[in-house]
Amino acid sequence: MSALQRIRIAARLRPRIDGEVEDTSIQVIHSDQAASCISIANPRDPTQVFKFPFSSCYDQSSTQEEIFDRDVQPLINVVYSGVTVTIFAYGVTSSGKTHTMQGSKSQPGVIPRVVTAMFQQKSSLHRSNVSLAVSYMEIYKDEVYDLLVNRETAPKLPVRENDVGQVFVANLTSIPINSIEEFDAIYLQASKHRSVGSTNLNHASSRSHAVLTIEVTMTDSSEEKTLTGKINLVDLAGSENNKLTGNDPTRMSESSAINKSLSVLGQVVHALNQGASRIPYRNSKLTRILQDALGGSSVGLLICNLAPGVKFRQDTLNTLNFAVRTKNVENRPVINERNNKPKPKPHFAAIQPPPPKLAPAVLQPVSTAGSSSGPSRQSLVPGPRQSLAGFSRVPRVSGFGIGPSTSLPTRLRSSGGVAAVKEKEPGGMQLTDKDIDERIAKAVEMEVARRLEEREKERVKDEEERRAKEQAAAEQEKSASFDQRGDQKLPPGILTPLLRKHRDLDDELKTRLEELEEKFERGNKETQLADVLSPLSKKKTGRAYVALARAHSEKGDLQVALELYRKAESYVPDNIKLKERIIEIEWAAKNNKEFVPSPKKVKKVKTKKRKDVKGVADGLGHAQGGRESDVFDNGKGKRKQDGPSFGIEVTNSPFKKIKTEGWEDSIGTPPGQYHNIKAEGNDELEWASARNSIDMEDAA
Ligand SMILES: Nc1ncnc2c1ncn2[C@@H]1O[C@H](COP(=O)(O)OP(=O)(O)OP(=O)(O)O)[C@@H](O)[C@H]1O
Repeated sequence: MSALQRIRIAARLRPRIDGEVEDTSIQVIHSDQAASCISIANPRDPTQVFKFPFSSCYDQSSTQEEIFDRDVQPLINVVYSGVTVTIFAYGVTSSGKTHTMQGSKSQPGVIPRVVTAMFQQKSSLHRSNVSLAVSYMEIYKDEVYDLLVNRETAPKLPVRENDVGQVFVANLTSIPINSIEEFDAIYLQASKHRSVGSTNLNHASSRSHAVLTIEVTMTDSSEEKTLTGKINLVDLAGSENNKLTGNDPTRMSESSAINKSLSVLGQVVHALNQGASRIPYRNSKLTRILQDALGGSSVGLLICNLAPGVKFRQDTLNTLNFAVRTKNVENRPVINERNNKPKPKPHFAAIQPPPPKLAPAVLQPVSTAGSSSGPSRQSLVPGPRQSLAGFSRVPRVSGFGIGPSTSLPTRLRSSGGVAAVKEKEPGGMQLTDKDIDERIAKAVEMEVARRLEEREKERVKDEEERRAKEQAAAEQEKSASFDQRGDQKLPPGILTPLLRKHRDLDDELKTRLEELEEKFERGNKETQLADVLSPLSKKKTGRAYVALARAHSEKGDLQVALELYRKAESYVPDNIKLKERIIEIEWAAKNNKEFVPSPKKVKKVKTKKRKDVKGVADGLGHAQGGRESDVFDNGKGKRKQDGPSFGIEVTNSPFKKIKTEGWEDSIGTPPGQYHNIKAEGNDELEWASARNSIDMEDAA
């Protein structure tokens, strides 16, 4: 088992800065006998003093160098052993976090010193291939931004988890660095991208949490293995008391995001201390990104920055309380080692059986046990086969910063051949041949059972698919037969109840409907007949009907005449004269009036001389009582009619303007409306139509 390591705490009290009043409410006490501590008077009872002992306490006179040498430098070796180290500066706004982490040119902080140390370490190594790379991001208002790209166009970066549960920031830039100068240039530029604002407490207050990662990749001379170490340097934004900062609305919203994420950080630490089953890492991007450092697999150092004076006393107490809780968080650091050789394909017999479905608790992440008092978690991490500086050497994807590597964390290596079976033995015990034989036999048994189960599943699936298909086909058939039924006639009598219901239906309406139906049927039949005839036959048939109709009309049998005229119309539908005749008879029949047919027109007379046709005009006997037609040749080979044509009685007949009265006429004019019949006129079109009519009459 890899060793559990608690997060190391260092507290640093910054000196007074301009305008701050000198007081001794917060002090650093060094003692040869006991651990150094921070002493602070109880805000409610000044006679009472709280003492917070930490492994490292730095007073106001402490230097950047001291802090680095004592607490940071030793971690460089850890990084080079392939472990992830996280150092984060925590404290109220203006307590000196950025000063500690970044520092200034004259007082370089942790970051530049770490980079220098990393390059120094690199040059002292005799490995064939060691490379360093840097990535830098900020979490601003709970969104992650890449500080190594143009800030204006920097997209929000997603925080993801790879398939082995490692959290990483997707698409984060990682730039290889070959010298301190290269780093300085990159860092200087990137720092300008960081969100900084002025508040009453700090003219250059960080408005975001910044995470700088230096990654070292080491490949040995045989190139069989690669070690990856990382150091994450986190400059947290400070918790803010808006009364003190005098924040404007923009600062307030930043402040609220900062305070919220720090509050989640506190909750995570608290949950870890309590050994809670659910740690609220996901409640903020900050804790999600710091997941590996808090109860994860990295080595942690928390630098608590404290601001002096009564003004900050409550904030200092809060910071110290957080530090005390964090002190109890235990990590289980692992060495991130990747085997570059492709693994031999394991024999199926050596494959570990799948984990039982009802035992998810066994698959808890790598042990991230809480305090010694809290319940520690069960881990599947194998015993250390090789140990370096107290860390287990296991392939591991390191956490945030640069994207996930391809190595698998041990906790998910559920298969891996016989060698893997051996590896799984707690304490690294070797198995005897008998053990191996037994395991192989068991594995074979399980494999056979698994395959049988798989086949059975497939069979059931096929059966289900077949049934589904059959059902679909049956349903289709059913719906088709239903559709067919829809085409069939309604069974007799089905409408009877409906008709009974509407007994009060207007009789007149019923009669009218019947008439219309009849008309439609008749028209339909004639139209069908007419359709198959040649134009000449149509005309002849039409003439024949007209002749018959005329004969009936003369006898006063108007209904029959009307029928015959309508039949004639089916054969010569464009004949306007015929239409007029039908309307004329319809009107007479409807109004019980005597029908006075127009006189039979005389045959074409070729003489230019006007001819009186009276008495001879109507060869069919229609002249009696009718008006004579005046027909003459206009001298251009065309006949002109004079006055009302074709015997239509203009003065007494309704044809000039007929108002339909309570009935619909045969050309569809609705009741109560007028339709005009152009009884007068002498244009060629009318003439041609009239000619047609005359021809038919003549033929008859
Ligand atoms: N140890 C120190 N020695 C000298 N000056 C310091 C020290 N610590 C902090 N300061 C000064 O105090 C001021 C505030 O420090 P700094 O900006 O580092 O605070 P901070 O905690 O990062 O604040 P914020 O959270 O608002 O970003 C700065 O002017 C800084 O130079």
